[in-house]
Amino acid sequence: MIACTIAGSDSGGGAGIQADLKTFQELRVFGTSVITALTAQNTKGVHGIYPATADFVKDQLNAVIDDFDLKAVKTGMLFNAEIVETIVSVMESKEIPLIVDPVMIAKGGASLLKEQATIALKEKLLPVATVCTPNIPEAEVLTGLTIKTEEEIELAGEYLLNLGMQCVVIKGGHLAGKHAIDTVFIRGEKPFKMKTDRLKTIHTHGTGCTFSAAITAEIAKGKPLKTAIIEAKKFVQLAIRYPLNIGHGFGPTNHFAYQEHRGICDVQVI
Ligand SMILES: Nc1ncnc2c1ncn2[C@@H]1O[C@H](COP(=O)(O)OP(=O)(O)OP(=O)(O)O)[C@@H](O)[C@H]1O
Ligand SMILES: Cc1ncc(CO)c(N)n1
Repeated sequence: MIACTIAGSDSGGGAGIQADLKTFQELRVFGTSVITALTAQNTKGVHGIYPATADFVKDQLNAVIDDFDLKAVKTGMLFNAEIVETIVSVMESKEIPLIVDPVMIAKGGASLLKEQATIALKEKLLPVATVCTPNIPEAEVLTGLTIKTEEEIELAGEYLLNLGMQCVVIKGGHLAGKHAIDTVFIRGEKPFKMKTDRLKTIHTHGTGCTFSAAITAEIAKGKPLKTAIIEAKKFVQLAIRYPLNIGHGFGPTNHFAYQEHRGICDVQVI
């Protein structure tokens, strides 16, 4: 099975292209990549960004699509509106499932998506997406809503589904509480929640990339949406639960954990 990630490079290896390819590999999917930007980054922050031209993003994507039978494609850091529009122009005519992680701001606060690009992402990319995985601040930007309560999560989910996607996963990592709860909206189905313990850790660099890459890998393997999302939640939960304790800041998650600790992760589906 072959998947592709369209994202930024994280020199620190915990997020972006690197997190995506490691996740694909651990889930036994062959990973290809389209790099939108190079970041000089480590666990302490983003120290520089060097974007690719939109034309070169297109060259990479066409090179991959022309040669491989891609079963799923994901996007992460897209940086500017030209890159977003280029991806739309290639992907809109393809029947390949597209998972959009609407990456906007790195955990340290650096902007990974320009303001104009946010508009392009919402108005052009999301309508051709299959799945979108916003965290709470991203869902707030995309919907214009303030999201604090269950009802507001429901409203945000419905709003985003109405943009044309098949599925929206609103991640609860940024909320308070004893549990980390993600809410999943699949078109035509009753929404459900995935609940795990909220783990006390600073090693959460790249959690969102890892989660969306795991969804992409499971979809590439042909799993139905709901099964793919639940398995991906197990993958990211184990990756957070067994940190590598490397770097001097917010460390990466552990992509080896899923294979090493298989089967011992409880994700409550409610
Ligand atoms: N402390 C935690 N304990 C357990 N699960 C967590 C924790 N933090 C995040 N998660 C889970 O990790 C996944 C990614 O969520 P999160 O909200 O951290 O994404 P994100 O903010 O987009 O990440 P990124 O910083 O990579 O962009 C979700 O399934 C979320 O519930
Ligand atoms: C390249 C890149 N993509 C995504 C994120 C968000 O975690 C990051 N920090 N860096």
